[in-house]
Amino acid sequence: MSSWSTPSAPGPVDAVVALPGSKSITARALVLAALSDGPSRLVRPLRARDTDLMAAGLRALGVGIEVDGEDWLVTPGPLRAPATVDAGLAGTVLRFLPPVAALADGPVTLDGDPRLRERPNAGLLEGLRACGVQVSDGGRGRAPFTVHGTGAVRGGTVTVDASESSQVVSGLLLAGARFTEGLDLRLAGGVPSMPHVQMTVETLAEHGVAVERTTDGWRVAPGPVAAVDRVVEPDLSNAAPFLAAALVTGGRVTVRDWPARTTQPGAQLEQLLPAMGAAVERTADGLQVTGGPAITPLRADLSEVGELTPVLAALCALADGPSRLTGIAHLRGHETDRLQALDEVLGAVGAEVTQLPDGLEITPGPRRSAEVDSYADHRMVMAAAVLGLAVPGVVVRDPGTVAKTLPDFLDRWAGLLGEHAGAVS
Ligand SMILES: O=C(O)C1=C[C@@H](OP(=O)(O)O)[C@@H](O)[C@H](O)C1
Ligand SMILES: C=C(OP(=O)(O)O)C(=O)O
Repeated sequence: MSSWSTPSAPGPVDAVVALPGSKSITARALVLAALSDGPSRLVRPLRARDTDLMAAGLRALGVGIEVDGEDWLVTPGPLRAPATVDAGLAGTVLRFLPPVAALADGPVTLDGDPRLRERPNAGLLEGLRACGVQVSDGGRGRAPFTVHGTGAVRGGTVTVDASESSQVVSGLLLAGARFTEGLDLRLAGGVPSMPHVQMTVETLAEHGVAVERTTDGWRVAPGPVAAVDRVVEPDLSNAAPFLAAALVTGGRVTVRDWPARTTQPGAQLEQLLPAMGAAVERTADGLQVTGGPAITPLRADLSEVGELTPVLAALCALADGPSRLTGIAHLRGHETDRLQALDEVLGAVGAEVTQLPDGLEITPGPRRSAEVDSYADHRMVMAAAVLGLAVPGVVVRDPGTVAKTLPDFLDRWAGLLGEHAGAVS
């Protein structure tokens, strides 16, 4: 296992960065292309561990996915079983593929990394059962489990618990049009990450699926899914560490091709970073963020944008006062228990951290160098990189874990800082 000595900032950064495609859009585009009524092209999808696993899982189910330069050509076909799917540590694969597998004509077993087996999935598996699908999970509500496809799924009215992950809703809605009775999904409680559900709903509509909001959920009419060629937007959650560098160094960073309108939760950086003292402007190049003389502490409910928490929490540890981040209890079921991991990492570099039932209080303290784990979590590597800009001597163990969504993050980070790249040993 290697370690990465994260680079300190040589001075204010001044950079324009172009980022690869959105993980979440790529995942939805792949699933809907696989379920659609003809071949389609995905232009510049994200190529990273999570999306490559999604493509491999769909291929295992009989979908044709060919690489054509930077694009993917997707050719749907009859969904085949028996099959096994490796979900790695990808929540999107864990929650989006079982409803697709249920449409196949035999058993499909899904498993993944050790930590995947701890990620909550009872809401999805119960939802599938309520749709008439037989699932064997040994009563665990987690991977590994087998979905026993029969070639058709009844669907209809189902009530699901999506309080631990919005992906439960997205997974069922994505396949819902292919269920015999469609899907009338009702929520048993709250749901985090609502922009991601909205992303699912809008993507379905773009594929010609009739989907509507109901009083307590969403209804998807049964019917065909139209094939759509799609250009994938840049990943705005992966923009977070780069834009954060502008705040930490008092510099300026522009992320190219920032979409004019998007359902990506990363869009909320345009409001969150100004709340932390940055100036934000849309220029001809993209979104430009300029850091101020200090980082303003943040008090925010991050339930809609949980993905942004690690990088925002790193900024909070470098701010000029205490911050309070709430609405993020579900982060305990992410790649790692992110509230615990952030407590450990921010604490290691000198901040005082208190875990709340649904969040974190972060009070910056005297900074000190530290060697920290990556917790198999790409966003913890990015958070440590942000800390390392201001705290000399931050070393991250197993930085390769960042390949989950941004395999060349270390090179890109070096590019942001010019020649002052960190060393991997
Ligand atoms: O649907 C999606 O693409 C995602 C939804 C969110 O999941 P949770 O609702 O489980 O947080 C988010 O954190 C994840 O990174 C991607
Ligand atoms: C929570 C995340 O991923 P996943 O899709 O595996 O849930 C994330 O990328 O921050």
